[in-house]
Amino acid sequence: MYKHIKVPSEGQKIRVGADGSLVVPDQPVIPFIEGDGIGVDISPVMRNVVDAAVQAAYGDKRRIMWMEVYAGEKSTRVYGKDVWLPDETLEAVREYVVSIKGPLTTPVGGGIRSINVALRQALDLYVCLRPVRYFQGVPSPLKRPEKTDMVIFRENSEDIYAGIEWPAESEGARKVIKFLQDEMGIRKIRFPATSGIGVKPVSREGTERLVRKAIQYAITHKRRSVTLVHKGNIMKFTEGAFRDWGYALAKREFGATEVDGGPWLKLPQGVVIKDVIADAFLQQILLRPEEYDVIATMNLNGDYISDALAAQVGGIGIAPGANMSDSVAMFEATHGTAPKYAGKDYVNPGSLILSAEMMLRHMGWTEAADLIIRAMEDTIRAKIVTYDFARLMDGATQVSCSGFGKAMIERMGTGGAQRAASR
Ligand SMILES: NC(=O)C1=CN([C@@H]2O[C@H](COP(=O)(O)OP(=O)(O)OC[C@H]3O[C@@H](n4cnc5c(N)ncnc54)[C@H](OP(=O)(O)O)[C@@H]3O)[C@@H](O)[C@H]2O)C=CC1
Ligand SMILES: O=C(O)CCC(=O)C(=O)O
Ligand SMILES: [Mg+2]
Repeated sequence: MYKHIKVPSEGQKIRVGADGSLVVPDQPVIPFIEGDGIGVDISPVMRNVVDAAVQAAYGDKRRIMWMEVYAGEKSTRVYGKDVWLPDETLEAVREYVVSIKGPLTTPVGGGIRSINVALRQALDLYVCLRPVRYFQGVPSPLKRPEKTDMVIFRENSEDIYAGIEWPAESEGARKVIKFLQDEMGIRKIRFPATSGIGVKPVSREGTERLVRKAIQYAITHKRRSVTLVHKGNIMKFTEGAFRDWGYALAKREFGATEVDGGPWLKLPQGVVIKDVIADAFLQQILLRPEEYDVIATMNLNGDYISDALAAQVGGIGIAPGANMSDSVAMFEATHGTAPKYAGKDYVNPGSLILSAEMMLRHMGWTEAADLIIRAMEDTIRAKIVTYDFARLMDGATQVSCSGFGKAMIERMGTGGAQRAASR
């Protein structure tokens, strides 16, 4: 029994079968977190679009039973001050296997640590999967945006996101600096008296499970290459080790062999495993995006790369994602809470809708997922777009956040439109 979560009277849990695959009932209960800031705008639009797509694809045979669970600011209103991530939210997300969330605010400098990161760590959602593709008609700063077609595998459980840090001049920072100087012989901290300290753990296990998923994905989806993106020339034993462990795994577990004496490798299936230093990567994705395909990288690099690549295909208004463990999956947009637009029915709901599209595909509901893609393409092709695209497009019809959702639903056929109208 939950304290504040209301379990729908109808519907069943999605389960993980003995072979690891999902067992999805026709009326699955799916937990959702509304999200802070623009979460209040985009989450209901996403649910409307998903309901319409499911209705249009399967009629009354299938239906998602949405179950609200709480995190972030809304949680403090429901559960009380300082309860940002209730235990029962974690329990429900684990128990119901597949969920979706809006963005959650993290203050800069002081204040609470990221609830987004806390969710990923508590549930060990170690893969942050962010596909980046171009939709015809979306305004982009590139001449050939369709050449950007990448899938980011961002390590989601370690790196500096572990949150091990001490503020400058604190007791903790003083102790760590003293330890480094006295016990480890470190003389290179330029201003020891006023340095904050952060720790960056990167492990072999963490690297291997992430790179393994990226390689498996590349094989299954017949992609051309997996690139390990790192700053291993500078951070030798974290980012450099990530590269070395990644290559070693590809050889040991996937039978990869060296190309022209290495370090690049090739799998028996033809997938090339290569690496690139992060700064060079960031200029090459603009100049020669077609050279990159599946990307495997650490947490911070993956965060930067996600937004940079999203910009190449139209911005973070249209950048979806998923956080995944071997069993649990929680889908979420790449962007944050965009606070200045909160509650204005203004922003692009595309990122969260496309995150839901990934969710439907993950559940095996591919017909509904295909309908969402088609409706998104048709709506953008008709130049019906939110402000972010309208400001860069000639002849666009600018619509609100909910207006964009309605325009998508209208393009799904009568079943979908009826279901959406009845909400
Ligand atoms: N996973 C999560 O929950 C995430 C949470 N955050 C948190 O969100 C908060 C705000 O972060 P901030 O750095 O401002 O980044 P945001 O991603 O929230 O917003 C930055 C800018 O991106 C554009 N943008 C974002 N979402 C949309 C959308 N749906 N449609 C159109 N444009 C969009 C807007 O650009 P413009 O101003 O040009 O219109 C916006 O001002 C922080 O607390 C941060 O920690 C950040 C990222 C992820
Ligand atoms: O947790 C946050 O507030 C930011 C997270 C973020 O930027 C991301 O996951 O891409
Ligand atoms: Mg980010």
